[in-house]
Amino acid sequence: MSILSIKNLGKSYRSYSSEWKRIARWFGLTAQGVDEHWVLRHINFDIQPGEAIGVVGQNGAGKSTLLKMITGVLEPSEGEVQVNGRIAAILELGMGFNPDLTGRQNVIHSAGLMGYSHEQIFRALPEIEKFAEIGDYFDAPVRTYSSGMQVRVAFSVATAFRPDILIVDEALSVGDSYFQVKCINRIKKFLEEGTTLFLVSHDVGAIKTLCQRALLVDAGRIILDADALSVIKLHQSLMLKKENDTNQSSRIKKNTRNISQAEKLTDDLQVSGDVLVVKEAIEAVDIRFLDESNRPISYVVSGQPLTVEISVKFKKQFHDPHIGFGIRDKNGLVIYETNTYCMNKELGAVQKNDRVSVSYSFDCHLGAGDFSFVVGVANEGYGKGSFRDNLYYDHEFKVLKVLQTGDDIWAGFFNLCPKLKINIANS
Ligand SMILES: Nc1ncnc2c1ncn2[C@@H]1O[C@H](COP(=O)(O)OP(=O)(O)OP(=O)(O)O)[C@@H](O)[C@H]1O
Repeated sequence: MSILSIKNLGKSYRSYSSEWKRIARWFGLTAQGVDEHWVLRHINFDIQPGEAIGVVGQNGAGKSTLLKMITGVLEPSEGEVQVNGRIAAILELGMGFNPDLTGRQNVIHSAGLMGYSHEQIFRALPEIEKFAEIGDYFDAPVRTYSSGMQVRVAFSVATAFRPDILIVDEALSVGDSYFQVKCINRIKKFLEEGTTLFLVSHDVGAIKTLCQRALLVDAGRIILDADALSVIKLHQSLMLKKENDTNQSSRIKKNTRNISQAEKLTDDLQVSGDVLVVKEAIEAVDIRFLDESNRPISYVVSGQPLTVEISVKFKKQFHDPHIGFGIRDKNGLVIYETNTYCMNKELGAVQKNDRVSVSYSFDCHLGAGDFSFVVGVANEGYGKGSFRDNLYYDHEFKVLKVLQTGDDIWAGFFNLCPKLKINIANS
């Protein structure tokens, strides 16, 4: 049996052209000038016990609305939510906390609302206080807390007892990385013990780490319900597409820059599987891994020299193209990323049919394992690594195997090759 079942769920808000129309509605009178706006509609999915589901989507897509309806904070306008278990939820920051009460008082109140007895709460209080690690602030009014402190207390109380379903909305992205790791470890432990997780986050790394399945919400609909990696790839591609569209429309509006017709991008951006490509801009992209004698290789021994060579054939003229690459581990976490713009290098203008190749050479100090290489091509960099036009992006262009010999034993993602000094004094 599903632990959570969502059937044809929807939420709409009404806006009224005048206050009179709103009041007329209270008395059940129908009136003209009422605008019904659906922010979420036709949502259907089932979650099995023990599943970990991520929810991604752009700002305003409807993710928080969905969670609020599942947790009963919002009344659905249509459809139904069936929950077969005890829910613990960490929704918007500070939601449910009384700012004039202390952390301790809020914890007692929140745990009471979650259905725990006085005895259970008082037994758990020392552990909740210890996990939050906010010192004397635990007995100060919540209005004096930083946002990070509020999350610490909210997470500690919500997870003081293992729930059947844990719902987390963005809470992990607030606060310091030390506490984030603590939270992720607690969630992992719950997952091992059978808790079902529903996690909304803009931090795709957290979703990749914790979830097998994910939902992509776009403009109030679920447009993809699949394995977490596929959903994240489509989400990232759509974000790049949105960035392109925004940049183009702001150019058209301002019309202050004289972008030549050759560079003007039409609505020809294609997203398929792992790859996002502007068809009219890029003919072909290739990547090769080379050793120090420029021989192609498919694996490298950790610490040995590696050259990553990327070649791009352009289909039309661009005045400021850039080429970059990224390395991800098997969970999709970004290990490293750079591009010619971020390295303050210019390729110069390219013409139709130009084939450009760039090489990044370095000693590859990655730990043993398979690493996938991301390739990106863009035009006109600005700010701290943004681009006006994203022309090409492949999330998983090629995989490189890194082997570790037994000469030097270390653990982790990356060998920092520390210099070791030993002093022994005997006085
Ligand atoms: N009380 C409300 N009245 C009218 N519209 C609302 C109300 N609350 C939310 N909305 C609208 O519903 C849509 C979905 O909002 P929601 O907060 O669920 O998005 P989200 O995906 O969680 O966004 P974000 O990632 O920015 O938190 C938005 O367009 C928002 O403006």
